[in-house]
Amino acid sequence: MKKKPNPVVNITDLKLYYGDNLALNGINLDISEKMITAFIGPSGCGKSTLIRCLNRMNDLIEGVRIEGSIKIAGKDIYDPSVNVTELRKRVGMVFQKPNPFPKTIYENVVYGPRVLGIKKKNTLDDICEKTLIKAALWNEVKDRLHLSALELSGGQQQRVCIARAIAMEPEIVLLDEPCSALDPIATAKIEDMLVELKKDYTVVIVTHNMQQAARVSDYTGFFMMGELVEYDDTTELFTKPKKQRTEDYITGRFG
Ligand SMILES: Nc1ncnc2c1ncn2[C@@H]1O[C@H](COP(=O)(O)OP(=O)(O)OP(=O)(O)O)[C@@H](O)[C@H]1O
Repeated sequence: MKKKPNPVVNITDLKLYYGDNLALNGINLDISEKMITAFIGPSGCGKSTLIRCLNRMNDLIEGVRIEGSIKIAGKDIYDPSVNVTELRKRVGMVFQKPNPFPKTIYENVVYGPRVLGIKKKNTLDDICEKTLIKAALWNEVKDRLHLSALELSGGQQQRVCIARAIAMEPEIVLLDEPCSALDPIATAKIEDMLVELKKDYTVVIVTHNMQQAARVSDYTGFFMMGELVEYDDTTELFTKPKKQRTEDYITGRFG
């Protein structure tokens, strides 16, 4: 597999079992810093399982066993010395269904910084504004920051969740099908925002929407049945796939 520039994540021979079921079978993949990397593939191929490995969310699932290694900035994140809370601060995550806390927009955004001990109102106000600007939500909510986040539209709620993740100043932002519950306009806003976000963050996105991967990502990995079939520059993968299975999938012959 061709080397990717500035890899910040190195995944080597990664296998993951749910009990006896092998869900990831020997994944080797590097993720480039400040780029958008997309994982695509048919349902059940292991995309979500892989993205959840990157901040050890799978630790919370009983019966999971992992072999191989994942290094972030050169350090194995499965090493017993790793502080998982600290890791999840560095590697933020946004889920499929928008899940803001039942609190105000402001409180959602400053939740993490407050937990980290930031108390000064001016500092929190500043974080809130800067973060909502990055999440492309500021203009829509600046006059109603103290409204419940649950009163926003689905797309706005998802941007609150993205703001909540980036308020922690992570290095990597993981998004697991972030637009699957959204309409095309809300989806387009999030896609534009992701392209802006990569100026500051490394972004990894799982999507079942191939057009979305083609529109926003720099690199795309195509998975099938727990294996990484092909991983390449996004344009290359969609226009000149090297593997027959990739071509069949992107041309809609199966999946
Ligand atoms: N918590 C779990 N316990 C047991 N098996 C699981 C669990 N989560 C996923 N699996 C299994 O692991 C395999 C990969 O699932 P995963 O959710 O990672 O795939 P996916 O590519 O993200 O699929 P989808 O697009 O449908 O979300 C599947 O066979 C699935 O049934």
